[in-house]
Amino acid sequence: METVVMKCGGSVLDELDDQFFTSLKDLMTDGYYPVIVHGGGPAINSMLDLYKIAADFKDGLRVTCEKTMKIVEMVLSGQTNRHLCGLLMKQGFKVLGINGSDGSCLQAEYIDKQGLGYVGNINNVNIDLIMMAIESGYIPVITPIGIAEDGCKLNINGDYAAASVAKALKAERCAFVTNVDGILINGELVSEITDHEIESYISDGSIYGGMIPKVNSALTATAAGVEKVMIISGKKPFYKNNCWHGTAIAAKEGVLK
Ligand SMILES: Nc1ncnc2c1ncn2[C@@H]1O[C@H](COP(=O)(O)OP(=O)(O)O)[C@@H](O)[C@H]1O
Ligand SMILES: CC(=O)N[C@@H](CCC(=O)OP(=O)(O)O)C(=O)O
Repeated sequence: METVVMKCGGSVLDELDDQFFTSLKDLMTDGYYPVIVHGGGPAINSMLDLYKIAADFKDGLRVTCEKTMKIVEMVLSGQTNRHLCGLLMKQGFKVLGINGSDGSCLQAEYIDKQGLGYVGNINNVNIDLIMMAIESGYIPVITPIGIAEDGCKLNINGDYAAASVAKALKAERCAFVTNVDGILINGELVSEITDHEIESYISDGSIYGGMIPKVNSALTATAAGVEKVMIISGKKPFYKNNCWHGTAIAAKEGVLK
C-alpha cells in the first residue's frame, strides 16, 4: 500500500484551491493513499491574541505553558482539524479526524521542559489507528498533538509530526503543502535542492522563518528513508500523471530520489 503523507500548513489552510483537491483526487485515482497532517500556527496566534497571551517562539517552536497548551489543543483539534475535515468532505473525500494523542498515535517526549514547556519530539508513532482509517477507506487527518509518558499532551511542530508519520508508515512520499510554490531563491522556484544547498541558503538568509522547520523536517524524512520529499503549493495543482510540481529535496548532493 503506497501512502503519501501530506502536511498542510496553517499558512494555506484558508486558501486551499479547488485545483489542490483535484490533484488529491488524481493521486488517489492513481492508487496512492493520502495521510494528512495539519498545522495551524496562525489560528493559534489569533486565539492567543484573543486571550491576551503573547506568542513566543524559540528556534521556530512555540513556547507552550499549560494554559497555552490548552489553547493549542482547542484550536488545532477543535477548530483547524474540523475545518480541514469539513473542506475535504465538501469535496467528496471520506475523512477521519484524529487528534495525535488518540490511540497513543503520536508518542512524544519533552524537548526542553524548562525552556519550551509542553513541546515535544515524537519518539514513536503507533500507526494502528492510521492504518485502520486507511483500510476502511478514510483519509486520516492528524492533529500534531503528542502524548507523553506522564500522560500530558505535548505541542508538536506540524512539519516534524509529518516527517515522523511518513517515516513510521514507510511512506512513498512526504509533501509539505504551503502557501508558496516551493523553495524560492531570488524569486525563482528551485525544482530540486540538496542538503548542502539548503544549509548554505539558510546561512545566507535565503531560506528563513517557517521554511526552516519545513526543510529540516524534509531532510529528516529523507534521512529516515522516505524516498521522495517535496515542498508544494496548496494554491495550485501539484500532481498529474505521476508528475509533481514543487521543490524536491535530496538528502545527499547529486542524489535525487
Ligand atoms: N526560500 C524560501 N522560499 C519560499 N518561502 C520561504 C523561503 N524562506 C522563507 N519562506 C517563507 O516560508 C513561508 C512558509 O512557512 P510557514 O509560514 O511556516 O508555512 P506553513 O504554515 O505552511 O507551515 C513562506 O510563506 C515564506 O514566507
Ligand atoms: C511546537 C510548535 O511550534 N507547534 C506548532 C503547531 C502548529 C504548526 O506547526 O502549525 P504550522 O504548520 O502552521 O506552522 C505551533 O504551536 O504553532
